[in-house]
Amino acid sequence: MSDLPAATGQRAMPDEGTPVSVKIRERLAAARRRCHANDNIAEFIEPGELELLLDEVQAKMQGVLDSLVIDTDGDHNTRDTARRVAKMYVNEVFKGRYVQPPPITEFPNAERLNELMIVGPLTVRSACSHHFCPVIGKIWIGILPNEHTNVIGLSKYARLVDWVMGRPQIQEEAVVQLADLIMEKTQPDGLAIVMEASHFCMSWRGVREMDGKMLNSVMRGAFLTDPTLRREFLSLIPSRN
Ligand SMILES: Nc1nc2c(ncn2[C@@H]2O[C@H](COP(=O)(O)OP(=O)(O)OP(=O)(O)O)[C@@H](O)[C@H]2O)c(=O)[nH]1
Repeated sequence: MSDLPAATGQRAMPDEGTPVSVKIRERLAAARRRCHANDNIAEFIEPGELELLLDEVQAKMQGVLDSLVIDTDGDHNTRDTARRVAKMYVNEVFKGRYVQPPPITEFPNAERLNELMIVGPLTVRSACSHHFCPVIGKIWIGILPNEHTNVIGLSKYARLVDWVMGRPQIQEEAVVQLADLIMEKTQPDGLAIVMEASHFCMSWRGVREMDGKMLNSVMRGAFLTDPTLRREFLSLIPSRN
């Protein structure tokens, strides 16, 4: 029997057989857009393609397991590992690369609030771009609104953190991405972010230092120019221990 689609009238698509990742890369290149590990590429993924991407990652992951000389046919524990890992990357831990930003409900600042507001600690779950090891920590966000600042729901800060951190990141760039996003959404007079995290690439492997954490911050607007405001924010963050 012929393998060709005969009576159905189907014609082979010109890009049939092209891996979906290649198609997505071509769109990104045509739009001159980056696809670094910590970039969101959702607008270049067409409906249904995420499932195909998952299949593609599964096949490549199976190759990794084969090269690690793991008998995934004989070993009941690793039989479905390639699929599990693909799902974990695409649908869970790196989801922030592949999905649109969370919808953010914005309210006008009717009461013209202009006092410092702090949200935190919010949980950070990410992974480092270098080894794809977990990065687990906390984040505090300080906002100095003005009369034009949009008020966004408290839970939305956690959703934005989740979206940005759900990508392979380095901590220095992650806080800047988050700051840019919150500035864009709320247009405050000032924004301060402090992040503290444990990097498993430093504890589970490598130097195997269990207690070392990374602490960093980004200050924008009034937090940069007003040391009193900056001190107030830092003093209001509860003891990190
Ligand atoms: N600046 C910065 N470095 C990070 C972050 N996460 C992980 N790293 C570091 O990135 C570095 C990667 O360095 P490489 O020398 O290429 O990797 P490696 O040979 O596996 O290094 P070791 O981890 O020292 O074994 C390591 O020193 C990590 O500790 C981060 O968020 N920011």
